Amino acid sequence: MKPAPTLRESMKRLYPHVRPIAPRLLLGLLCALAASVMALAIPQVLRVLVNDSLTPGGSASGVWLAAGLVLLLGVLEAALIALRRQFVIGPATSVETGMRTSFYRHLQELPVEFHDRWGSGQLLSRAMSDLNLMRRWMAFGLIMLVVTSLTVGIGVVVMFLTNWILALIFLAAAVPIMIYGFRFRTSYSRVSRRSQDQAGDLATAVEESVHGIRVLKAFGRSGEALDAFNEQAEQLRRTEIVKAKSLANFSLVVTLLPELALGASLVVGVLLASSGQVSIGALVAFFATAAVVAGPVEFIGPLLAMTFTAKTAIDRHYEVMETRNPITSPAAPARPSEPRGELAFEDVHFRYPDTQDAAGDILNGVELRLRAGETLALVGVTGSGKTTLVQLVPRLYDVTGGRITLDGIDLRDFDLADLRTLVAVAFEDTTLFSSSVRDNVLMGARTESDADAEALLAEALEVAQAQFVYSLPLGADTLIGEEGLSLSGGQRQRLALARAIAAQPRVLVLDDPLSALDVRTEELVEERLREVLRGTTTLVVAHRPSTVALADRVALLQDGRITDVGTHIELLARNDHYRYVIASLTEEPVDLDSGYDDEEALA
Ligand SMILES: Nc1ncnc2c1ncn2[C@@H]1O[C@H](COP(=O)(O)OP(=O)(O)OP(=O)(O)O)[C@@H](O)[C@H]1O
Repeated sequence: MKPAPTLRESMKRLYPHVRPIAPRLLLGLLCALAASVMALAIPQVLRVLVNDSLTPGGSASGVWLAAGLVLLLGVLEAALIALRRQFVIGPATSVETGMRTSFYRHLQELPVEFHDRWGSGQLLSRAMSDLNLMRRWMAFGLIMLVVTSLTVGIGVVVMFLTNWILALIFLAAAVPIMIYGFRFRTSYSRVSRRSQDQAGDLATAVEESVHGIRVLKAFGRSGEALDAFNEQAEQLRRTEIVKAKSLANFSLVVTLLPELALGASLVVGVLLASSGQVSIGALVAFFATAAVVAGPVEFIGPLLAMTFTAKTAIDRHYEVMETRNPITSPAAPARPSEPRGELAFEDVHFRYPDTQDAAGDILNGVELRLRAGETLALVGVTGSGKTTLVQLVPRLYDVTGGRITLDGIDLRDFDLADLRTLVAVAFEDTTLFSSSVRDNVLMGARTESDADAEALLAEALEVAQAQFVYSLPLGADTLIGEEGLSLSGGQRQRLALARAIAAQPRVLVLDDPLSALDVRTEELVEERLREVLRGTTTLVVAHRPSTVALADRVALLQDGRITDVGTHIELLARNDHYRYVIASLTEEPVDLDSGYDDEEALA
């Protein structure tokens, strides 16, 4: 495993984002520094006031002057603090937005295999709360850490100039604080990472239960889901307490030690003043400066905590951003002038990254050729790898051996965007986006004018037998998806099918897109599909004999290979396994793990 980056390494990653706003951050820093100087100047005014005006015979006008000066310095300090906010808040928010957008873009680019591995809540918390933490640190934590350190530094120098003995006593407190600070850094960073990871897992749990709310309710498992959630929430609470205790202990040390040192300096200071080694004015200035310095010193604990939390947030952000996408376009992509749609699988091997070695390849030497314009049904028992095979065509995953070609060109030699224009997919598990029916259906369509788009929409809806759209409250403008109107499974499937048709691809991949339709509707869809699919190469995963009927030929997937290809009638006549699969399709789906005991009986 890669060692965790150091604080410097983590912060350096922000540089490209911070560079454009660096001038404004610098101005913000200067304002904050000037505000601190104002605060530190007030004790010096007090020194002059005590030494010159508050002594017997001192001038009264000096008191007024000093009071005016203190007021002016106070007003200036407040104005500079407001100015600092003005300078940094806007740019820091832009950095946050920019980083969030690139994060989203990167998520879109990352392969399906990445999304298989990562919980959605983890990605959500990285996109939202981690970047929020980072922005707050940049706009406030970073600047205040620099200002606080400088204020303490300048304050200590002023204290040394005022009286070095008293300053030395005060400074003695810094040694244990620094030692404790190192321990705090390690322990706080660790617990902060744990807390942010656990918050991500908790978000995944919320997301999962919201998505699965129907199943949870139907099976009466809401109580169990709540218990599991409670357990995770409790873990996070415990981590947060450890985090808060760690910060509280550090803050105690940082607050208490300077106070103790100040007490000791007070005793020594009074002794020095009584022996005339230090003036009363200098003593007052020393303690007023110490009071100004003590504030930032106490503030260092929360600021360091904020810095370590921001570091964790940045690390978590870059863990995703630095994940490379192996499925990319080549430098010089191939562009067939007139794509015909001839699809060929040549000795295709595939295994998922988490497939056990002992399990062997899921696809183990697939050989299959689809002629241009042909419709081929893929049939096999449950778990035989049909979905896996069709997902290779739009390169949702890449083959691990062999190759797939379109018109003789390896899919990996196409520009990805071009390939995904040539290939359209409709899955059984349909996803609709929070948008209008029109936007959902025309997602992959390329039309010149609004009239073309309308005509295409009407045709796609008609072929997919999705005329129900016209009776929705706003017709094709009705908002659907998560934030819109809920549709039935069959309605969703018909829209997904219409979406694939409207894309007018050369190769259409249908992963059992008709499973939720009633037999009559399926017949109608098939009839129309047969007409519009003429000329489109179609690979359709069939779970029902009626879907098989749509195809010119059928391919049988068995043990990771295509073991037979022919028409439905031919395969029925000559292939035992095909008869077994077709028989099982008519009945309940057969699980691969259930074995083939019934196969002989059917043969
Ligand atoms: N994302 C994944 N990661 C790891 N293994 C997977 C993944 N998706 C599927 N598998 C495994 O790959 C094998 C083939 O699955 P696939 O979904 O391709 O089968 P199928 O023939 O389409 O099944 P069904 O008819 O039930 O839809 C199964 O053993 C499954 O457990």
